[in-house]
Amino acid sequence: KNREYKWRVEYMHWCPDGVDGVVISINGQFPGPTIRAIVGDTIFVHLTNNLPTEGLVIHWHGISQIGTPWADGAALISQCPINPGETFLYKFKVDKAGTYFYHGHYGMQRSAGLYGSLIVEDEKEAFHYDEEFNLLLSDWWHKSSHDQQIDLSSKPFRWIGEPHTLLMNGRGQFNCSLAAQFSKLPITQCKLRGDEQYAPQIFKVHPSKTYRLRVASTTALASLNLAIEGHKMMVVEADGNYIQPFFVENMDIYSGESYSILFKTDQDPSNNYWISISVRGREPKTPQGLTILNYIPNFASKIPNSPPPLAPLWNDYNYSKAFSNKIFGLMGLSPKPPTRQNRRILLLNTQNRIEGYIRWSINNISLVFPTTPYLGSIKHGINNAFDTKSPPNTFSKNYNIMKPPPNPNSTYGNRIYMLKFNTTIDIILQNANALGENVSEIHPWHLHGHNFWVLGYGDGKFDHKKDVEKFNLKNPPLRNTVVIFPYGWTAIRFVANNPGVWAFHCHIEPHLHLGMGVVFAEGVHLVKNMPNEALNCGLTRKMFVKDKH
Ligand SMILES: O=C1O[C@H]([C@@H](O)CO)C(O)=C1O
Repeated sequence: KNREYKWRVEYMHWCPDGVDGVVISINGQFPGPTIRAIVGDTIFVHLTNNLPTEGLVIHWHGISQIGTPWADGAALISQCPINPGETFLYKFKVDKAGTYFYHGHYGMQRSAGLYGSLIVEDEKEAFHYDEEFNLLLSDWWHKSSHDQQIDLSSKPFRWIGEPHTLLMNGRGQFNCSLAAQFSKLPITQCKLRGDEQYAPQIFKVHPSKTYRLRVASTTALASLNLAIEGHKMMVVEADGNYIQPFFVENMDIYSGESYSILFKTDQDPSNNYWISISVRGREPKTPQGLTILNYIPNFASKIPNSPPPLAPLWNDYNYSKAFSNKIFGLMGLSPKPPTRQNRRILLLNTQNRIEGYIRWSINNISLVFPTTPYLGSIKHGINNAFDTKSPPNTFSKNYNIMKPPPNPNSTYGNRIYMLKFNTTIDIILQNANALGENVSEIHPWHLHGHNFWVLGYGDGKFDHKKDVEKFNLKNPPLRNTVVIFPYGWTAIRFVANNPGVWAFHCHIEPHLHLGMGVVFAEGVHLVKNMPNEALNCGLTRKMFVKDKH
């Protein structure tokens, strides 16, 4: 079935957390409209850019874009930014059921609120539930994304700091708390009618039923822990892939990830319960995000009897690792990885300075985008659009990941990894110490155009012998986003079988902005019928203009 949408994107006054602000809206909505489709459908989004002075793209996070790499919506990788006043058609197939989302992928437009949910239903779901809810998580600052962007690119560097508010489906509370009565802090109890833009979305449930909660995180920065007070969660889906179901009291979710969980409304039905999100991996200077699981027929305004769930300690990384290590592919439903790789690429993640500017680098290169999108320039054989030298396949064996970079300077670069079509690629993401002593952060890495198998995680420096032997080739989960823990490594495997050019990057938006990503190209000669509208900038634009005469 074809599903057709006309979207108008513009800035709009909005009040996501009780403080007046400005968001990027779609058709007057924040977050943008939810797309619901059935597996196999084709989506048509006619996207009109009504931002007065900026380009625009939208990335369909988790959709493989097989045969439509120009619709991936990664600015200057897969397409030219859509100019103000212009309309671009995103046409793509949703070929795998799952919980997805979409978001801006140019500058810091995701931080500005350009996002929404994309849900692909299966003809017949593999698990049973009575009803479902959707929960899109994000974080919010009282500083415009433009100011944030300038801060990051300034000397001296100005870091955004922790979010003011965590949002659930675009709603949070900054000046008041739903749980003030349980708080030691001097914060007032929210007095809400329910129709405020920042009033929480209440999740209404019937007792003794099974619910599916679809949850995705499009935070710009925050790693989160989600809990439903008193209710065990069974995790069944990760990034649109079946996983071996497992039970948890609460779960971590990093930017770029999505999950489905099943829970039973098996608690005392005369009470309501908290649904909470809390910051992990960074000092939690942001209050918990809260909403209410409302057992019908209780009033939605009935505050739960107990304080909101206590989050695990923000820096208890073993807790987070234990959660990640519980995720396995579902035997029979989740495909298995090829047993051998053809190429292994090691990517060292460091924070560096370039001419005094703070940047993130991968194997000592800090990514900057060319003015002509890679997809168009490679497809059309334009050889001066970017630096065609291969980026490094690895980093120095002697590199001490436990110390700040000995040579803190790196360079800007726009080189990309050319992958031989249909080969199996292993990537080892190696985390390291940042510029400050004893600082190493969590980074969720997201791959466009593919799912990958997560073969393993480890602490310290990756060991080519010992660690490879421990790879899980039996039932690794398929995903499109995976985290690296402080001072640790993560190994993934994917098959380079999707003709196109694909970003692989830290999903923390300021980190991508500061260069924390790489780009892969594979089988570009096989790309057919690329629309000219995707290439109407840089050197490809000149080419089309010349062709016309
Ligand atoms: O990229 C980052 O910069 C700051 C800090 O490292 C420098 O101020 C921070 O916490 C990041 O994640």
